[in-house]
Amino acid sequence: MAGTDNHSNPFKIAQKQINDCADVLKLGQSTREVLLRPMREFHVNFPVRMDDGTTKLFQGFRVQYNDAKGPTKGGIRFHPEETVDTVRALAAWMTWKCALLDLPLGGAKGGVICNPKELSQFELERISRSYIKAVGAFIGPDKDIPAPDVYTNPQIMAWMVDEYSSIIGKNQFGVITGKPLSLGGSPGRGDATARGGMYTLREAARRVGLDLSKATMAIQGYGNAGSYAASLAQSMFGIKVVAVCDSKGAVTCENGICADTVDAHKRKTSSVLNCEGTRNMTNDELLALDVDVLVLAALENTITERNVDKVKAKILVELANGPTTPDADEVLYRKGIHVIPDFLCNAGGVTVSYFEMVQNAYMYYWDEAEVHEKLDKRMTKAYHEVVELSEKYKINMRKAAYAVAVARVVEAMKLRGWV
Ligand SMILES: NC(=O)C1=CN([C@@H]2O[C@H](COP(=O)(O)OP(=O)(O)OC[C@H]3O[C@@H](n4cnc5c(N)ncnc54)[C@H](OP(=O)(O)O)[C@@H]3O)[C@@H](O)[C@H]2O)C=CC1
Ligand SMILES: O=C(O)CCC(=O)C(=O)O
Repeated sequence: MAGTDNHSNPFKIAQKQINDCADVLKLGQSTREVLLRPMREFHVNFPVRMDDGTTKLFQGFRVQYNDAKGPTKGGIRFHPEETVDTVRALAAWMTWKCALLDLPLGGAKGGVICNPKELSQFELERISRSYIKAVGAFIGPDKDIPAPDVYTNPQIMAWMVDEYSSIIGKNQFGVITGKPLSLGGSPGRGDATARGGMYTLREAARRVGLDLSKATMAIQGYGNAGSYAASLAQSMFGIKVVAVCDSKGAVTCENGICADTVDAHKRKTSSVLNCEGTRNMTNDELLALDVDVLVLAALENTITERNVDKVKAKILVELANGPTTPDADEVLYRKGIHVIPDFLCNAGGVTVSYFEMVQNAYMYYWDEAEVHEKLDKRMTKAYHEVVELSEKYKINMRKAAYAVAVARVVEAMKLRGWV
């Protein structure tokens, strides 16, 4: 999560990445300044009645970073260590993500400082509804459209849609995506982040000449993104997943871990630790394993100067947002590790969210196969745009992704007369 120094503060990192990109694109000072700061942000404090009868004050944020290309879009995170700088960084990365995938959307992100693991379902529902009461005036299907992120899920999105609909006096399912299917959710949104990442992994493996059916994989983070990555890597490519971890620790088995067994174990015990047929290890040991593919699916600042030398994987799949610091990025590039950068790799989530918005607007729903096909097409195209620029100008994959995305945002800003 957010640190206070320039090396680990996610927003300082995001700003450094923007400045580096502005140098590559030779952008003028005024354009650079617009890109370096959020367009607007909301800080809200709201009281919530707890189950024991007391009232607790919670703090939340919604940052709308840049809407040059369309209404802003991005998830809501519930986390005890949430900070406004983390939310600002995530909102900036959403802006580049939507532009890279050519979605008619800008970027935003939200967060509430709370620990869902210590809350009852009723408390979680009241926090979700109160947050929407606090930011409701500033969101909307053609303004800013939230979605799930870390420690939020389709049930929380359903409460939020219901609250928003009460505020405006009519059903408005299109205000939020990542909803349950029966409330206007899209088929395929559940595993979209991981699936999109797997499409980019397939293309990357072809590029570097790695046979995925013989490859090994380790996965850091075992929530929505990480757990679907495990099952999809096995079902789509026959990859052997040899280690997985969550916030409590890691498990490994060199003969391969069955994703279904880990899923069942985690549902029962809330952790992957002590899963049958595996042995426990530390999360640091997992990151240093000699595997072909390392998937990062937890939080920011996982691969840093401190541990980058230990990474042995050939391909780094960044399903998390901001998992690699700029210093570590340079080392990975020099080591020849093929990084599929976060806002390319994890863009499957927002892409299917955009499909959900389209389906909500038309009140006509596609089947899952159609969603997969459309997602594959967009992810594959974006991957090739980035890798070709990276090879042509001999810059790392993240810098190439920035160049493609930021150029699109700047074009929109220019056409609108902002810069
Ligand atoms: N959901 C989505 O659609 C999208 C998510 N992302 C990004 O993917 C990442 C994961 O999100 P998502 O899967 O949705 O979140 P979830 O809340 O579903 O899962 C988060 C996972 O990360 C684990 N975790 C948390 N801290 C650590 C740690 N210090 N070390 C190891 N594991 C840890 C959690 O462990 P535990 O279970 O023990 O709490 C949990 O397994 C985030 O960066 C998110 O922003 C990006 C695009 C879209
Ligand atoms: O689905 C969405 O709108 C956003 C998902 C998200 O928060 C992300 O991509 O980081």
